[in-house]
Amino acid sequence: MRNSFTSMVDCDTALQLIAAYAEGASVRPLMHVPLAEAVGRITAHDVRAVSARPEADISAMDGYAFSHAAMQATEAGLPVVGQMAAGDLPVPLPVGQALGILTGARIPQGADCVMAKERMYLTETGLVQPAKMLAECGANIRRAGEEFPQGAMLVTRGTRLDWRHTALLACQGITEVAVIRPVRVAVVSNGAELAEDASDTRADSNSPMLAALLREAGAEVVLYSVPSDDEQKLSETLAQAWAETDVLVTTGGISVGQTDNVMDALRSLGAETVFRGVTIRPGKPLTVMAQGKRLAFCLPGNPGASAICALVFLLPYVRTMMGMVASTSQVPGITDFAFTPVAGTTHFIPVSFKIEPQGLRLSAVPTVGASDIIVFSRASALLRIDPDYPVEAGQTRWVLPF
Ligand SMILES: Nc1nc2c(c(=O)[nH]1)N[C@H]1C(S)=C(S)[C@@H](COP(=O)(O)OP(=O)(O)OC[C@H]3O[C@@H](n4cnc5c(N)ncnc54)[C@H](O)[C@@H]3O)O[C@H]1N2
Ligand code: MOO
Repeated sequence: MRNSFTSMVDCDTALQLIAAYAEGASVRPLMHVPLAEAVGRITAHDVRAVSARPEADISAMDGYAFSHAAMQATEAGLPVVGQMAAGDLPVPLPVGQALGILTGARIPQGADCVMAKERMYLTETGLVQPAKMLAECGANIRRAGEEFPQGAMLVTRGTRLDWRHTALLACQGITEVAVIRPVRVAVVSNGAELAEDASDTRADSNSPMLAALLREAGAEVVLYSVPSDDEQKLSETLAQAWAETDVLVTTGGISVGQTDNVMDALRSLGAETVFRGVTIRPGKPLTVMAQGKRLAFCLPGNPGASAICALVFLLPYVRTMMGMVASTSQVPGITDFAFTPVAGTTHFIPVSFKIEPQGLRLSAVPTVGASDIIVFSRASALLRIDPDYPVEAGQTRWVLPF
């Protein structure tokens, strides 16, 4: 039979083979982008603090700054001699006096205590005194470097930047960040049913789905479509896609039917088979081919299988290529169902989760199979079930959240 599954690999072998190629391909050039455009990109270097935070001792309250000892020594209170706001240069506090101070303003030399405005009493003659108890010495002062000192590690190399890092880098006055140049991925759909004028035309839902998954992972995506079953047209497009991008992803045309041309088209371009088929369900036809160090991921056409193969095999490869250190992590939950895998097959099933006092409750989401698209919107995560480890109700299992 054409391109039959005579030498399938198991799930872990497939992952290991892909990881070995990813390591070999992971050195990526860097580029500089404005901080505002850096969200979603991966840092090329460690970033350390150029200044401590706070840079100096500052007030945590709107109120009054004074010497604790001087306030303790007087019953009448201390005269208020002015006010400091954030952004003002600090002026030393004259002995025996107090200063109005706003949140974020530097603590003047000579002051070692701040009390909130509403906890102080200002007399008609301009003396300030605690309304009830005097605060402790050092109260309401944020110390220089208490959040982090100069030189502290702020963002490590290989981090995918988000809003948290944006604030951290901006507070250091950083306006430009060195990031890894995104991997360019070609997504190629194929099949005569995708032609608009086909007698039984079908919408291409896999390309936009895969593009969304890849873009979310930080890759740049170029879409190609071969709405035909012509092998020659397919090889021409694949050749062009491979010349223009770093990674090739095809969807459909990788099973054993007469019109499943992807393997032969790639072979005609000199690609060799890394593995042909994986003992997983769904996604059995997943095939990976290589041209030198570069990979082509041939994903099945069934949308559910295509999504699962992308989540499990393609995205980790793309992330490693881009130098991303912490990949998406799995979370534990407690199953409320049983599932017995087919012998020799690793299953991936979409599950929903519900937050309960004892942890996340994992439930199987009914699905009509590998062609199912709606199941992913009803689910929250993917559960891997290996053949020697069936699911029983009440087990703790780790899942990959979407
Ligand atoms: N004799 C066998 N037949 C099949 C086997 C097998 O082992 N032996 N495996 C089945 C499995 S599993 C899958 S999955 C499919 C995968 O086949 P292909 O990757 O060749 O995909 P196609 O045949 O081209 O299409 C299958 C299905 O998916 C739809 N499709 C394709 N491309 C798209 C797209 N871009 N957007 C949305 N939908 C798409 C296509 O219309 C078909 O309905 O093979 C089984 N057969
Ligand atoms: O990839 Mo197929 O899903 O196993 O239908």
